[in-house]
Amino acid sequence: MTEDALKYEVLASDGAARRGRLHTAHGTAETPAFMTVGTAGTVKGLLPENVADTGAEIVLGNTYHLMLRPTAERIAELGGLHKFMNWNKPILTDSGGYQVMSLSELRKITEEGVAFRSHLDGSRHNLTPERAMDIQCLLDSNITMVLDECTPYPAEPDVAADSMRRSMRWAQRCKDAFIKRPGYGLFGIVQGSVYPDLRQESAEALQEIGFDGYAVGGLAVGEGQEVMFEVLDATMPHLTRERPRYLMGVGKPSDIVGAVQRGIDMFDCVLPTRSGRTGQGFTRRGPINIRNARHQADPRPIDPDCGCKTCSSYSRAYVHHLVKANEMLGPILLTIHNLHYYQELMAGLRDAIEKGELDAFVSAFHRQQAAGDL
Ligand SMILES: Nc1ccc2nc(N)nc(O)c2c1
Ligand SMILES: [Zn+2]
Repeated sequence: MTEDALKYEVLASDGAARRGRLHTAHGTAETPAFMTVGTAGTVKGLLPENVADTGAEIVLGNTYHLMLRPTAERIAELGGLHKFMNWNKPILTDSGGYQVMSLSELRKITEEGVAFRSHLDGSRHNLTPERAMDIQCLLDSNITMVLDECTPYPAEPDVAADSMRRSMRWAQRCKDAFIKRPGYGLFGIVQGSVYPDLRQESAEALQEIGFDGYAVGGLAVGEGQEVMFEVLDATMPHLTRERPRYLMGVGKPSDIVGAVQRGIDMFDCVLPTRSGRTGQGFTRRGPINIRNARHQADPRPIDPDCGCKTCSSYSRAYVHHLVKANEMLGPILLTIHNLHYYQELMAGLRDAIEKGELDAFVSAFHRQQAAGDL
């Protein structure tokens, strides 16, 4: 048995949910894990030590953004993305397919790959499966994602089938081009829109090729939580339990809880960081908008049950003041809190699975969220 390029072990399970550990060349990551989004080589507004302080272990970077600026070659010359951004724990990079379709102009998808113009300066670029592997290797990413097309939603079955089958051909080309190294892995991405037969076909095709992990793509594209869970219910039975499963772009806290119950091990989402910049704070009793006047004289922390730096030293009134005054520190304090909240949620889920008490944890989670802010 060849040594796993990326060792993953299941330490406990509770129903379909798993508590595991991922071993990479830059250290381990406990799962279920929430990966903090650091798209352009930074978790916006935070120093790496602040990010690590929240409990984060894996940071996510992005091929699309980094290939355009400062370029993968420049980052490689400077020692790779870990050194460049001073993050010495695991890094996962998305392959750019999703971002090209949502950010670039004049993009054209062919069998070869995606031709597009940069949203920064209009320069022309070609992203092929081979180039996507090359870029992520230059970045020295621990977990590389295949180049795929995130099928637009909604899509007719024949359109979804054509899109998925091209992504499966690209996945094979990625596997052929990927340079295997111990502690580094390549994940396939399941597509197939909302059609169970296409999701099964995609999951089976990827496992035929063989990957170190399997992502579920093509979701968190506006389909809503109910449809997302239906698609997961149709997809998860076809993914081997031996390897980690990663639900891309998800999600709000209740999305994550429901997906963990269905066997997802890894998540990433801009929600805690992006909403931190727009004044939204996540709490055990549901989200609050700190800009709301009701917080202006409130001496309590964002979440009285939270132990983060923000909640242990600053009041809602202070964060309200900073955000209303457009002070830099406002979004920084909220981002620290939100990421801490997400990591606490993941730690609670891991602990509950270990104890075989996931159902009780989930009921308490929903009860508290429904209680609403004090
Ligand atoms: N919702 C998302 C987010 C990121 C994605 N990245 C890739 N490569 N593919 C998808 O389908 C995604 C979906
Ligand atoms: Zn807090």
